[in-house]
Amino acid sequence: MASQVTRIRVGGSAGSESYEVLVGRQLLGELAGLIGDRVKRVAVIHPEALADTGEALRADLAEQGFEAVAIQVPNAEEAKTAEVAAYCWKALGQSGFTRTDVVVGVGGGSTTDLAGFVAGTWLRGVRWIAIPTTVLAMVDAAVGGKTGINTAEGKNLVGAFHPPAGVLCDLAALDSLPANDYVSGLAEVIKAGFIADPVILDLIEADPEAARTPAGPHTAELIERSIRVKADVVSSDLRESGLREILNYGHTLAHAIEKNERYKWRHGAAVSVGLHFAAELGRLAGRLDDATADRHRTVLESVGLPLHYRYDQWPRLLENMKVDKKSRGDLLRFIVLDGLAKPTVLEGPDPAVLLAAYGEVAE
Ligand SMILES: NC(=O)c1ccc[n+]([C@@H]2O[C@H](COP(=O)([O-])OP(=O)(O)OC[C@H]3O[C@@H](n4cnc5c(N)ncnc54)[C@H](O)[C@@H]3O)[C@@H](O)[C@H]2O)c1
Ligand SMILES: O=C(O)C(=O)C[C@@H](O)[C@H](O)[C@H](O)COP(=O)(O)O
Ligand SMILES: [Zn+2]
Repeated sequence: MASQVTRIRVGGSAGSESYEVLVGRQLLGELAGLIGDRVKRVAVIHPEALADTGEALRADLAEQGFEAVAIQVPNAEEAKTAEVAAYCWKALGQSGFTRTDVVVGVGGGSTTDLAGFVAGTWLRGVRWIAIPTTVLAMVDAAVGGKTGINTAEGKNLVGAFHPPAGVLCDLAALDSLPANDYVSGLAEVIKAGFIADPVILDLIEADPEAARTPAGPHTAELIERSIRVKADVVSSDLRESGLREILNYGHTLAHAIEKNERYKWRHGAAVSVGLHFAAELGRLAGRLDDATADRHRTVLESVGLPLHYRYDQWPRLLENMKVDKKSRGDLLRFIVLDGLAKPTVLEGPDPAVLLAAYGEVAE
C-alpha cells in the first residue's frame, strides 16, 4: 500500500486529457491501474543504469498478465538521438505494438524525454506513463508533455507535445542517484523558486547542505512545490503559446552550453550557469534589482551548482542561441525577471548588454 501520497493534477488545456502526478513512496502498485485493463502490451523503456529496475518492472507487469518488453537505452543524453528512437520503434514494431498498448518510461529526464517522444510518434501517438527517477525528471522533465531528442544542431530540436497519462514520483528512487545528479536537479527546483515560488528559495537557503541530499527534511516539499509550479503553468499553456515560456528561464544560454559540450554536461549544471546569466542580463537590462540578481549566485553556489563558463566560447554560444525555440526570425528572446517571481520576456537585447552579462558569468 502506498502511504502519504500527494496527488497533483495537470491539464488539460488544448484538448489534452488531464492526468495526475503522484509523489510518495512504494507507488508501483499504482502502475497497473494507470495502464488500464484493456491493454495487451507494455514496453518499459529504461536506461542502462536502471537495468535491474527495468527488468523488475517488466517481470512484474508480465506476472500481471501483460505482454511486457523491456527496452534498454543508453544513459543520459546519449539516449536522446534519432538512432536510439529508431531502435525503440523497431522494438515496438517487432513486438506488434498497437494503438491500445502503452509505453512506460522509467529513468531520468533523458529517458522520459525519449520514451515520451517514442510514444508520441509511434502510430502517431500511443499512451505513455512516466516513472521519473531523478529530482530533475520528477520536478520538470516528466511533467508537462514536452518530449523530444537532440540533434547535432541543437538541444531538443525534434519533438512533440505528448503529455503522459500519469506520472509516478517514487522518492525512494532518489536514494541510488549519484550526488552530482541529485544536485544538478536542484537547478530546476531553484528556477521554479525564482519564477514563481520563493518559499523554495527560503527552504534551500535555510539549510543548503540538507537540500543536497534525498535525506534532507524538505525533500518532498521542495519536489512537490516545484511540480506545482510546472503543473500550474502547463495546465494553462500546454503548447507554449505564451506563459509556458517562463519555464525556459535560464535555458537560452543553458542549451547553447549543452550543444557546445556535445551534450556531455548535465542539463541541470548548464541551467545553473544559464540562471546566473539570465539574472545578470535582467540586472543590466534595468529590469532586476541587485539583491534578487545576487541571490541567484548565492543560492546556486550554496548547493554546489556551477556559475561560470569559458569566456572564449561566447561567439559560439551566441551562434548556438539562434536556434533557441523562443527565437523569432533573427530576434533573440530571453526570459528575465522584473523582480522575484515576476518573469517576463526580453526581446532583442542590445548585443553589448548581452556581452556584458556574459562577462559576469565568464571565467
Ligand atoms: N521535457 C521537459 O520538459 C524537460 C524538462 C527538464 C529537463 N528535460 C531534459 O531532461 C534531461 C536531463 O534529465 P536528468 O537530469 O534527469 O538526467 P538524465 O536522465 O540524463 O540522468 C542522469 C544519469 O542518472 C542515471 N539515473 C537516473 N535515475 C537514476 C537513479 N535513480 N539511480 C541511479 N542512476 C540514475 C541515468 O541513467 C543517467 O546516467 C535533459 O535532456 C533535459 O533536456 C526535459
Ligand atoms: O517545460 C518547459 O516548457 C520547459 O521549458 C522546461 C525546461 O526545464 C526543459 O528543459 C525543456 O525541455 C526545455 O524546452 P525547450 O523547448 O527549450 O527545448
Ligand atoms: Zn530544463
